[in-house]
Amino acid sequence: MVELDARATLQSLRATDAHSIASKIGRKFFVGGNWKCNGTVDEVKKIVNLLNGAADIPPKDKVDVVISPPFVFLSQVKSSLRPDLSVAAQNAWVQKGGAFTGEISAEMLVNLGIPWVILGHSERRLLLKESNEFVADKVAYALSQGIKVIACIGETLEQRESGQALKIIAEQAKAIAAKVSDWNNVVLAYEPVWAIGTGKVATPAQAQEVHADLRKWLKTNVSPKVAESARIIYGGSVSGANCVELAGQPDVDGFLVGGASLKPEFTDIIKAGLVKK
Ligand SMILES: O=C(CO)COP(=O)(O)O
Repeated sequence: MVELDARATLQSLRATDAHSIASKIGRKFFVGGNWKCNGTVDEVKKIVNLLNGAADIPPKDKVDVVISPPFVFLSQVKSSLRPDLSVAAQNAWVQKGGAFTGEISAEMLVNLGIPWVILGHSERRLLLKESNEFVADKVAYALSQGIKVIACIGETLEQRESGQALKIIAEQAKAIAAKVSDWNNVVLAYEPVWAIGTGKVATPAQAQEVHADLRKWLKTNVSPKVAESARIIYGGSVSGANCVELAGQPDVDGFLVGGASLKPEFTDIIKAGLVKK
């Protein structure tokens, strides 16, 4: 018991050190709410009202909050959401707009004043067969237009079980890194596919292990400076119940939240950023 207590104290001290290092080098906690293909005009009103009325959302200098509704609701959300919260699209076309039926271009997002876009989500990689190179080209194009990118990577259950998780994640990161020259406008989202929408959240230790490995990868393959400053956020069954423990991991700089971002508990997940000193 005493030993367990001592270990817990040591762990929390280590985490506190890591947190103060993280905040000194400016890795501000980041929480994205990915609504995916959900919502109606009335539901959007309800969620926006809930967020607008939440008095205890930490100030913008502590936590970045970015809400990502489907394209058709972007203007509604942008014009009704409180100004300290930001907005992201869930996708953008890979090049300048034109004869690409059904697509939305980065230029259109700029025109609407949408500052962020989610790219490379596993649902698009797997269901719509977006390759590492295609995702990387989208990242490069969005950045070239001045849009900030939440770039998603992550392994499937099969890949994890066959011991390939890190190899797959490194390949995805490598394709993106090859096209990114300025990492200030990129947030990397580690979203293990087996944890998305399944209720099977990665344990804090599993998330920390991959995030630390990714940071090491960035150090070797991009630069020590980018490794220190790039925000790596976790996504996959994040909820009000598990967010504080996950946020307590030194290399977890925030979350990309799916299902729970449509519920009142989303504000608790945002507040989890306060565990970072
Ligand atoms: O895919 C996700 C966010 O982009 C995670 O979804 P869930 O939080 O619903 O598992």
